[in-house]
Amino acid sequence: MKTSFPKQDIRVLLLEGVSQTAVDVFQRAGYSQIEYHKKSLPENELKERIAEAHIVGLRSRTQLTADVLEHARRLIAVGCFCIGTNQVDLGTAERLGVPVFNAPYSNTRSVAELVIAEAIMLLRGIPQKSMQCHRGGWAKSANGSYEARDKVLGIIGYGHIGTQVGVLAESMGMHVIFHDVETKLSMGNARAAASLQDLLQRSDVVTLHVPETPSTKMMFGAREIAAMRKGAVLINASRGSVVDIEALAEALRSEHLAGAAVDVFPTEPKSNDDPFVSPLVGLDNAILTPHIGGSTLEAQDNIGIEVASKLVRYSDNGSTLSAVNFPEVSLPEHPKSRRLLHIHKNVPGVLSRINELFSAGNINIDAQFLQTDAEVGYVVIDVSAGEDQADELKAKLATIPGTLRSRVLY
Ligand SMILES: NC(=O)c1ccc[n+]([C@@H]2O[C@H](COP(=O)([O-])OP(=O)(O)OC[C@H]3O[C@@H](n4cnc5c(N)ncnc54)[C@H](O)[C@@H]3O)[C@@H](O)[C@H]2O)c1
Ligand SMILES: O=C(O)CC[C@@H](O)C(=O)O
Repeated sequence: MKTSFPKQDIRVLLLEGVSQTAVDVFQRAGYSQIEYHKKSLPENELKERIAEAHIVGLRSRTQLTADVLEHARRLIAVGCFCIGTNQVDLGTAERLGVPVFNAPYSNTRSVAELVIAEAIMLLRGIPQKSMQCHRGGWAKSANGSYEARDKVLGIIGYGHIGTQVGVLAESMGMHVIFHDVETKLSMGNARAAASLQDLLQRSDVVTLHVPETPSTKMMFGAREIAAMRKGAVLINASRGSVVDIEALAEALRSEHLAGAAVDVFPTEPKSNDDPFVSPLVGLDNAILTPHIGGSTLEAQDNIGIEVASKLVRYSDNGSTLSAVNFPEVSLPEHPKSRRLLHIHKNVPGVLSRINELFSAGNINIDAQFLQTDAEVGYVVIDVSAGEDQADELKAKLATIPGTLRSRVLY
């Protein structure tokens, strides 16, 4: 069958060692051109490889900037095999007609479990005690060691991860308070704090679970750290840009904070072969982990299946359900029709031009699906047409002013 992109020609570029389960999903769906890289690529190589790719899969290291996306002339979709999508210029991707998908839930439990473990470790002063043992010391003492029971946990960002942390913490007898910019339903006995300041003043453990956005960049600086109780501990497994790392280092050195656990950093090594540099290195009261909050085999395998399935569904069927930057449509299969896709700038008159084109050609529309957002309109048209006719229609659709992409799906 004549389609814009026959499956055997669709090139899938998978970066950063995404789980083998993703490769399996593509292969089972009939995609054979899969280029797999265990690491992220240097920018020049990325631009070269992305120029050939129709589908790209990445994790948090690969930066899909506007400049990189300009090189991606064949790109039809991007998959972030993680929760965060801040590494992709989502606006540019949308304006190029490229939907971006992620896995909003699959690693949330893994992060929550790590945070709970770290809260206990920090409350007991284990990082310092462990370091002393490594150096041949023996600090057998209860000083500075506390149970988690009856302590206050303050959660900043009460979303998928924050709520799970709260539920697990309550099962250990902690009192949970949270701060969010949205009104949130409390889980269990958790209560919204009156303000961020209120949360900071009341919490023994503060944990950050906000996304990277303009409003969260450096939201946790010297002022917020100073507002925390003396001897409290801080956990950041959200994004490195959220915390002023120099201010945190200072608070750990002065012991205003008893400890911190940090999984994400303002600058992270591009690969496991690159050195890790941070003002927190060498501080005994800091647990430092290499951005592995969501890195469990269970989470990565589930993410591989979830994101690859969304990419296959878009590529095979046109559905954009749960895309993070694109009008969402969930489409039924109409195997007896030809399916055409049209992605356009959301300006007046495009839909009527599309419909004129079909009525002028006396083509019966079996079904039509339209969704728009401020930037882009996405129309899916199922028609009773022959192969060549569909091809012709696609060419005509491409000439409508404002068109970003047009495609015969099947
Ligand atoms: N360390 C890791 O490996 C790892 C793994 C998964 C996710 N993450 C990070 O964790 C973040 C949170 O994940 P999630 O699944 O809970 O996301 P989510 O979208 O479900 O929750 C985020 C919450 O933060 C709130 N928020 C946004 N801006 C805020 C602000 N300025 N102040 C207070 N609250 C604010 C939102 O309203 C939302 O409730 C992700 O965006 C990602 O960056 C890290
Ligand atoms: O796997 C990664 O690289 C990122 C993990 C995490 O930060 C996420 O956003 O899901």
